[in-house]
Amino acid sequence: MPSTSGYVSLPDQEGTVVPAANAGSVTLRDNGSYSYDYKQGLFTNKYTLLVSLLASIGGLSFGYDQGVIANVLVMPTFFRMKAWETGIMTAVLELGALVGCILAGLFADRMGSRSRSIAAACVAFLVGSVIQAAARSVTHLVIGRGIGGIGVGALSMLSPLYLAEISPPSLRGSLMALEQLAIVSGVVLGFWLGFFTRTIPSSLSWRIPLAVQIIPGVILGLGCIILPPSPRLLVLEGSLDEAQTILARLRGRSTDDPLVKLELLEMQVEATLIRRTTTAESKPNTLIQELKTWAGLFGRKYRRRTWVGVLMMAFQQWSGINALLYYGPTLVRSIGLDGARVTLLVSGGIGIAQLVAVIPAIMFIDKLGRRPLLRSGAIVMGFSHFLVSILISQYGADWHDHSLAAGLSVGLIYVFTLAYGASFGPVAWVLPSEVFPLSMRSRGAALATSSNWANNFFVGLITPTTLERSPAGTFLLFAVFCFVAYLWATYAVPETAGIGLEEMASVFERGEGELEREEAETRRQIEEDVGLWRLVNEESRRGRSAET
Ligand SMILES: O[C@H]1[C@H](O)[C@@H](O)[C@H](O)[C@@H](O)[C@H]1O
Repeated sequence: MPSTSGYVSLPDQEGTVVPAANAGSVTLRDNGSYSYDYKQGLFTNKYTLLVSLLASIGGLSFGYDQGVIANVLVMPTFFRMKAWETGIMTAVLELGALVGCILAGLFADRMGSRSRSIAAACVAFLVGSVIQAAARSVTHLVIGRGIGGIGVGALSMLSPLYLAEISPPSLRGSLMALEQLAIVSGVVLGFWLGFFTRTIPSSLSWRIPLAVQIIPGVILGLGCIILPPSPRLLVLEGSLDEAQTILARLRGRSTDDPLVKLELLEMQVEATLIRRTTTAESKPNTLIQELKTWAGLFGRKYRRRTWVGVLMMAFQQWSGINALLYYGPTLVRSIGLDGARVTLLVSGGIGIAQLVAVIPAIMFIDKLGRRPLLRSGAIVMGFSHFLVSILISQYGADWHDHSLAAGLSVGLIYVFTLAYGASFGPVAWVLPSEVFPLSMRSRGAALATSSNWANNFFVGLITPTTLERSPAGTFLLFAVFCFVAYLWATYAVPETAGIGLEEMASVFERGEGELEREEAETRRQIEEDVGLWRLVNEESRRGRSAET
């Protein structure tokens, strides 16, 4: 078992690395733990990359909905709406999404296969999209966005969950960060399509961009037919042979590849552990049992993971990213710049900056780890906000005489966005779904994702007011959140890069309590029983003799 004491990141831990039979390696450490690496790059295994890209389309729908609305709302052909109606239009999607991800958490395990849940979410998304594109009144739109939001929210939880379950440990961060790539691609597509159609002199100007989202929804919905089932769920159901075939395919290896066998054995250990220890936990039948299971997320055993997930999403939102996206133009006007070009530069540009920044994150999230990204990101984000706040308080009264300071402020907003786009943006879609064990994963991920939507909603609610009262104060508020996020990432978040999903307990539980010791003991026993250690030892012997 790869063990990390406290918050030491795994990649630092030296061990004896022996080559595996086909390719890749097994690392054995002095403390008796092991890890393995398929040594595959993101592009080596085209099948897994393709499947991941397909699954991440769920994120595209999310970003698109957020990006498209900014332009649609100001189109002259669009419904004349009162301020509160505009507010409802934005909020209803977030509230729908909040409901959607909780529903997905309730039903994901019950529906048996992940692709079935994803397909159901696509149906809600498509129904909502059709209602929006065909809307004859504001009420239709609100209903459409509410129903679509349920699909968007469910997908925002299901796609990362599925990605976590099909990825090899050493590439999991990169593959899961594709979710953020999809989200921000959606933001950019939604924004710019609306920008180009806005001059069409009929309602097509807004119906077209609202209808276009049907395309990715249909692709993902139909794509569910070819999405391979999660090997982890198959193991839990007892379909070992199918799980082995699917896993081998996902890893681009044969079914008798030792690393494939090892990974499968880890899944078996987890499944056996679930069966032995928590029958009611994995399949609660009554409402009381269901509630107990959710409450279990805050019990001694899982609460550290739960807080990591929930706070990860909360800090992502309180970094202020959506305040920049939704209220970008107002914000920029408040720092003395005006005009249509500026609006574009900010709203359209922020999406593009996020898109650019996610690329290095995808490349390095597994090599550098999640924590370094979060910590460095938080510092840069915090200082950018802080400096903007100072500039506003110094020169805010008279920007026209201080155009340099105004330009600098816009530059700093971009610095913030780039730092966010390479850190809290993508990592928030990675950590929450990878930290939980299979028995709690869907509910834990649902809770964390609901924290994303709830906080998104609250930031949206308070920002117009705080901006009106004090733009400098608004930036300062977000700066404070970024600095607190730095402390949190430093002291409360363990490194999860490269660690198998079944091994997360070793990072989160310190093995102190009686219960933890007992469970570690049981786990070890099951590992022996299924032959996991025999395989590890055989591999290391074979690897060593091959080397000499
Ligand atoms: O990761 C995403 C992304 O950064 C989006 O641009 C933002 O609107 C979302 O709220 C966030 O969760």
